[in-house]
Amino acid sequence: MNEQWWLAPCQPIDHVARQKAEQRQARLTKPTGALGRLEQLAIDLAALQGRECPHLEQPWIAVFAGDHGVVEEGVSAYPQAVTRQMLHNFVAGGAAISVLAHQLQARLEVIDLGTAGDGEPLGGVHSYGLGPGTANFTRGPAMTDEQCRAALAAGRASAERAHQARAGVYIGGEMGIGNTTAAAALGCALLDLPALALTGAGTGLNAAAVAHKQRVIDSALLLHQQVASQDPLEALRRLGGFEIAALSGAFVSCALHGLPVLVDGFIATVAALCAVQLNPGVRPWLLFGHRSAEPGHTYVLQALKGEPLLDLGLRLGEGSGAALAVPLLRLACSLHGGMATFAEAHVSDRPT
Ligand SMILES: Cc1cc2ncn([C@H]3O[C@H](COP(=O)(O)O)[C@@H](O)[C@H]3O)c2cc1C
Ligand SMILES: O=C(O)c1cccnc1
Repeated sequence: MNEQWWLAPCQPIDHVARQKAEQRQARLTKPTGALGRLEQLAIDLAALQGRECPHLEQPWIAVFAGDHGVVEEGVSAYPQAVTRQMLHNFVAGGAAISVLAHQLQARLEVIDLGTAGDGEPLGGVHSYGLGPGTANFTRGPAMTDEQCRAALAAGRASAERAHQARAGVYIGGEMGIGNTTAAAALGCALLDLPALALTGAGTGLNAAAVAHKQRVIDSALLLHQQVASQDPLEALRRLGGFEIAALSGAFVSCALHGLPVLVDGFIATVAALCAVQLNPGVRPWLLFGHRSAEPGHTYVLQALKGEPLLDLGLRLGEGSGAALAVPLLRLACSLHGGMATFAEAHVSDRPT
């Protein structure tokens, strides 16, 4: 396998399909532009799927889990054991993303990159065993080079499974207590911002705890930023997490295979930013499901020029905000493909 597979050229967008979809939108029985952003959404999907009338039959949802050494600094409201406990919950059907996947009739796969716990394999979970979690990045790099590459490759393998199953869209979710800290640190390194910009309450820290989290992130940036700001891969290795690296790998791989991605919240969007910095050809393949309540999400979306579809005050992760946007995407496709044109319905168009 190519040493730096993430640098390969991404699939081009189908401009002919885009043009046909634009022309079709202009002929549908409604005032021009009256369906607002749903019109552009259908056109964008047409260009990504390479057909005038796109459709979204099979969403693929992958939830990547990993633990974080930085939790020993006291940066999350919940204990680390929750990461592994939630793996059971994902498989048993009790997690938010499990319910949403069931309702959407989407395939849900659960991937444990490396979590703290007794190490017993969990039924129904792909396990990579990269370690009990990343190292505490306030003291050194979060990952070794091997761990970072293995996590990227695990994401690539997931995207390839989705592509082979002919998924219409890929959603990458994450689970990892402490990962809003890792995502904030990585996002700051990638965007050259201070911790203040991207630090939030995560699972529900109070104001004093958020201030402490910000200091922890600033100290990590002081240690790593000089090296990390030169190179997105090195930033990911030093400040990211197993599940964040897997998401970045999955997003690059989706773009290499021409599979549209519906990006979730703060953590997934930082992984998407890293994927775009690794390979700018990834950007056209990204759609953004929602704006998270985590305040840093807005900065990262702005950096990617991403316009989220929903803004519901969600702060969960797991891919939940992206999954919630799937019905909207499906309805945009139904309107685009199912509405009559002015000629078909014998309705008078606006005089030119
Ligand atoms: C029960 C539970 C389920 C979750 N599902 C997603 N997260 C979310 O919260 C975590 C990040 O927040 P922080 O950085 O503050 O730890 C991640 O696991 C994320 O996926 C959860 C968190 C909890 C507690
Ligand atoms: O937006 C997210 O992805 C998020 C926010 C808070 C906690 N977990 C995830």
